[in-house]
Amino acid sequence: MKKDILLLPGDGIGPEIIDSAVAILEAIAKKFKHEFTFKQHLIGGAAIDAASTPLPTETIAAAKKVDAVLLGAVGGPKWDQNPSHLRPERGLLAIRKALDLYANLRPVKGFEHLLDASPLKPDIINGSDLLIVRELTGGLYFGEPSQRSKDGQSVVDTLTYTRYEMERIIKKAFESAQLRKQKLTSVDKANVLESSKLWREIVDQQKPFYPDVEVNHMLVDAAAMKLITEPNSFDVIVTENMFGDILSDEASVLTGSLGMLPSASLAENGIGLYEPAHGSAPDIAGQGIANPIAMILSAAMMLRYSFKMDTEASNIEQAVEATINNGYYTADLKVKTGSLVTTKEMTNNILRNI
Ligand SMILES: NC(=O)c1ccc[n+]([C@@H]2O[C@H](COP(=O)([O-])OP(=O)(O)OC[C@H]3O[C@@H](n4cnc5c(N)ncnc54)[C@H](O)[C@@H]3O)[C@@H](O)[C@H]2O)c1
Ligand SMILES: CC(C)[C@H](C(=O)O)[C@@H](O)C(=O)O
Ligand SMILES: [Mg+2]
Repeated sequence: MKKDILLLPGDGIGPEIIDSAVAILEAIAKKFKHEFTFKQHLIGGAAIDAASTPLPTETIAAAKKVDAVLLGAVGGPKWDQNPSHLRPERGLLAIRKALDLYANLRPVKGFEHLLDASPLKPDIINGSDLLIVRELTGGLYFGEPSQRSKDGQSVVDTLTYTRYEMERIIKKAFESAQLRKQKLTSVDKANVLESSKLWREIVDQQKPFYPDVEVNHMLVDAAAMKLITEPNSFDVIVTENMFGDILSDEASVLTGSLGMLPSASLAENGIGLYEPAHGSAPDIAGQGIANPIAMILSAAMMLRYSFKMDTEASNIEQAVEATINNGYYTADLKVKTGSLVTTKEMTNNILRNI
């Protein structure tokens, strides 16, 4: 099959890990006789430096033309003092909104060989395998107004959601649960927030349409605790934008590192953008030591969701697992034994297992 892929490397470790994903995709194309073509555009700090905007119009136009988008990461201290419209993160939020990428799927799967990389007890995290379904285009991230008062003495951020926005992500989560272990945990703050009360109502309204799915509601504070004390009690978690952001970084502890967590950001019309859950890791950028696995597994998600290439996606996932089982690890994974490798070496080891 012929597929056009847009690369948005972004900032920090973004370009380093995008290179890894491209190498893996080229190997897959060769093995399965596909033709993948890559175009590259600017986003984030790199775009601010080159074009004075975190999301050039050419980038959105290109994203709308291709079969899928792969994004590295955006942001870094260089732009931290910029006014908010010139922050790299604005570019990321803007492309999610422009492409209506409402459904962010963040699978969290621990590898047995990395049990000791987590500060959590091995018997608690062994076998952890869950999916966070995060709403990605609404909530506090996008509500207006979001500003300081003229005198600087007060501030407002706004949390808005329409019923439609909640309904579509909740349906997506029910469907995801049907394809997994048929267990859905809806996470909210319904003891305080009006938005969460509507969210809960919609979950209960949708429940009868998915009789095979067992559903429970959980408050976000308790969910944060349970996620690391009883991770195996979860299958699919569905939640709004900011809760999902926070819970997914927390859940990465189950896998040993944030550098292990891939994600897919999907629109209703089939457009997909694939990005690791982590950021640009400015503390290690440029050193060639970043963990490329979250990015590589995001590329596997692209094959599965956007290109319907299940065998190819599984090939990548198995190659990653085999490499980990062979004892290779990057510096972020605090394992006690094995071979410490760079980004390139990890990528080459995974390539050997493709
Ligand atoms: N999707 C994105 O582009 C995205 C996501 C999160 C944060 N950010 C941005 O990234 C910048 C840095 O944010 P932060 O430091 O809070 O979060 P971060 O995710 O970049 O880093 C947190 C910690 O995890 C480590 N880490 C993350 N990914 C890693 C990888 N692949 N390999 C090895 N170690 C890894 C980092 O070195 C750091 O110690 C900020 O500007 C933030 O806004 C961007
Ligand atoms: C960089 C930031 C805007 C982004 C988010 O909060 O969505 C990131 O943390 C993520 O998880 O993708
Ligand atoms: Mg985040």
